[in-house]
Amino acid sequence: MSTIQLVTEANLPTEFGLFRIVGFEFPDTKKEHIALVMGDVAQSEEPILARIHSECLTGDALHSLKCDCGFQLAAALKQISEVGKGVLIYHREEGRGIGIINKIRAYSLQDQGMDTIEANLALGFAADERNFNVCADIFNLLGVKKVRLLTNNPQKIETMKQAGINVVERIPLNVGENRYNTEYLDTKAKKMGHFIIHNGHKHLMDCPYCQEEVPKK
Ligand SMILES: Nc1nc2c(ncn2[C@@H]2O[C@H](COP(=O)(O)OP(=O)(O)OP(=O)(O)O)[C@@H](O)[C@H]2O)c(=O)[nH]1
Repeated sequence: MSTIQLVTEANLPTEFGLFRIVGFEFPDTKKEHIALVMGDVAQSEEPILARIHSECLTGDALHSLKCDCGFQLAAALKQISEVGKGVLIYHREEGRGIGIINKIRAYSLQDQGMDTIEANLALGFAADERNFNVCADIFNLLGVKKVRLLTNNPQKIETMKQAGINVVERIPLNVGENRYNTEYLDTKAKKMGHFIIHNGHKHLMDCPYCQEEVPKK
């Protein structure tokens, strides 16, 4: 398999500030990934604030409350803009790598009582089908060698370290808990070893989106 290449970039003004959007592609499979970059991050002596964010169409764009993804995306971009420098890799691995249609199938099984892991397994997938190695290649293409990684997922840190990216710090990203995703976050903490501060049904104070009561089902 070929290695991913940086193919194009442009300015991207966002509600969080002005980013560069950088496009990456595998020459053979045409599989695409994106990074949002703020400031001069290449060959920096200082560690770069960074987030690897796997695609979640429902959370990132459709305002779903079933997960914490959209809240994490917004919080990460906000933190990068506050520092004025950083990288968000938008890792195009929808549904932990099973794709949007299979994620809907998994949601349907979750409607019937399965948790997020059981649903993946029932569909014949691993609990997590993602490969984070491509994110290390993207950091390398951007000249980023040392990061402060915004994540609760130990696997992302492990893969970066093994691929030679120096993760000098993990910055927790506990935002967006609500009554619809409490069980999902609980399952990730218990079954996938994620570092999640489990707050029961209490909304986290640092989440600008969770101050208001979510309507009952
Ligand atoms: N299969 C499946 N995927 C889900 C479900 N809910 C969310 N996802 C996907 O889970 C992934 C979450 O991505 P991230 O937020 O980057 O990763 P994470 O493993 O939670 O790690 P951190 O957020 O960094 O702590 C995305 O690809 C979502 O589309 C679900 O119930 N089933």
